[in-house]
Amino acid sequence: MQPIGPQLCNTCRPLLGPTEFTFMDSSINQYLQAKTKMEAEIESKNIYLKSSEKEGEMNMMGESWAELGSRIAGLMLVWATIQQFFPTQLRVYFEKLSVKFLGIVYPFVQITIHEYTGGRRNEVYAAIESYLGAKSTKQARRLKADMVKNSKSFVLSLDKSEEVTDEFKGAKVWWVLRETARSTTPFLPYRSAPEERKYYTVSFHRKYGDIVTGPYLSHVMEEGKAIEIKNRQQKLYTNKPSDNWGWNGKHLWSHIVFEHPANFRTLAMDPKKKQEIIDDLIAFTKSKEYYAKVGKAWKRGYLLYGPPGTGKSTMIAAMANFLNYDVYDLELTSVKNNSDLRKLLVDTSSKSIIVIEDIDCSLDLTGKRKKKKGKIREEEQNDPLEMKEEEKEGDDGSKVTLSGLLNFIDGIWSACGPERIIIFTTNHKDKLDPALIRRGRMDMHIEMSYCKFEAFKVLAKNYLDIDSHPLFGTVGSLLEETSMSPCDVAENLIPKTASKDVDTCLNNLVEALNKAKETAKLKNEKEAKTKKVAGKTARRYSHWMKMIGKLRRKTDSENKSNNDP
Ligand SMILES: Nc1ncnc2c1ncn2[C@@H]1O[C@H](COP(=O)(O)OP(=O)(O)OP(=O)(O)O)[C@@H](O)[C@H]1O
Ligand SMILES: [Mg+2]
Repeated sequence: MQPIGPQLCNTCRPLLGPTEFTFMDSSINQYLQAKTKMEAEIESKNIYLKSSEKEGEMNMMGESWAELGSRIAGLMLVWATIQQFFPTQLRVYFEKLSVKFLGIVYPFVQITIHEYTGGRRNEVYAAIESYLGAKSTKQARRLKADMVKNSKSFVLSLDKSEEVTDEFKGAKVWWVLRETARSTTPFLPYRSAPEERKYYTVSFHRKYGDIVTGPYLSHVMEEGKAIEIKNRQQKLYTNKPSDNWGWNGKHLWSHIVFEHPANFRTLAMDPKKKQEIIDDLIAFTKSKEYYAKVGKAWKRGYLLYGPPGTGKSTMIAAMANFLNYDVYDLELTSVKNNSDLRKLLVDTSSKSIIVIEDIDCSLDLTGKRKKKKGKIREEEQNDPLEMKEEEKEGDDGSKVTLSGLLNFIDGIWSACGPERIIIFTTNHKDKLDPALIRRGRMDMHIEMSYCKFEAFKVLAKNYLDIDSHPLFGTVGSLLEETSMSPCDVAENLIPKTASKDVDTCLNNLVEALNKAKETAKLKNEKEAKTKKVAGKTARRYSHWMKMIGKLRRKTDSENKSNNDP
């Protein structure tokens, strides 16, 4: 026999639902009117059904609906009488009794999952959406289609009020996507918050409660998340200035679709180092249990350092594409204080990379802690009171401080979401406070260096589609003798004509390398000369200082002997 619960929901709810609610708050007279109206509606439904093709079958259904309707209406009458004439205690008793009774005649349970909870998009809702999207293609008649990654395919999801049935270990469930009406209050300057809008309901027989709330929902989450990862569009977020977070302070980040083409195959660097990084990333993504076991937050920090144009930003994009993670590009200069920094952190999702580019330029975080005015004395640098002053400055609305940033990376708040990577980039590693880049905060320090022969081969393959060439030897030895960033090498390799003349491109590169070598030689000679002159001046200075000292001592002793009696 088909369970009548959810069928009752979908077929009869439009008839019974509103009438029932109106009745709850009204008098018996209103009830009688409502009952008459409802019976009329049920009757009209019967009339409609009678005229359908399967007349006999529908007649039976119509009768059973009418019967059910009149039974419920009877119950409502009793309920209204109780509400009107019985004292509160008795009413509570009857309320309990009616719930019990409803449990017998309507043994279905319903769980609601809202799209937004506590101001954030509910991850459970998102997983259910993906899961049902895959399930609904065969069952539902109305689906929504969204474009995903590279615009190659569509992701389908359930449309409003469509129902999808699912079965798990013998338990049958009914999913429906519902939507509450938006607020139309004319007095409010804003419309209703988005968290009040969409929600899924899942209905099932009470006897399957353990299966559905346990293994079934876990199964839905797992499957949904897997589909989500497969289909998801990576996003590139950037933080809005603190003053621009919206009336409810909930819109901290703005985003666009992340479509950077970088990947590890096209990244030019030492292949061994590259493999090490790839292995490290894979190990990180598979270490959920390990991190839980050792009691560490599931996060990892990478410090990318090296001269300009050596591929630090490109590496971040390659990592994001490799892991299929979102990127949060954090602009520290537009964060007002440490408290706002924490809010931004809490608002990032899991499976994401939080990036702070050029950390040495972002804030006054370089080297040791500094005072605003004048030079700080050595003993003041480690003074805990000094640090407290600085902390105070960060929280009362002035600015982000070093300790605020340290807490952001490795404090209690850093564990507020799983599977996150934090990356800093800098051109000057030596300028950074050691506390900022110690292991545990920045677990892996990756040097992005000038282009060497192995990296050049990758670029030659990328830009000219060649694995070898007679000029490779010359290029290789020139790269050993001079320093050129992969960015500059790549620029020389880009064909300047449509014919893609490989020889011309490589000759351009050889010429540029020779020029760079010559410039570096001249620069070195100039530096050596300056050093030599400086050394000579220093020696002369010390010689004259010695002479002056001698002269002073001699004059002092002569004066002393002249003054002796
Ligand atoms: N290692 C590399 N492999 C492939 N391409 C590279 C590499 N390094 C640089 N490039 C190319 O040079 C351009 C600039 O590189 P990128 O922005 O990654 O350098 P960066 O190290 O972040 O520089 P900066 O320190 O100035 O921010 C990129 O568009 C990329 O095409
Ligand atoms: Mg960069």
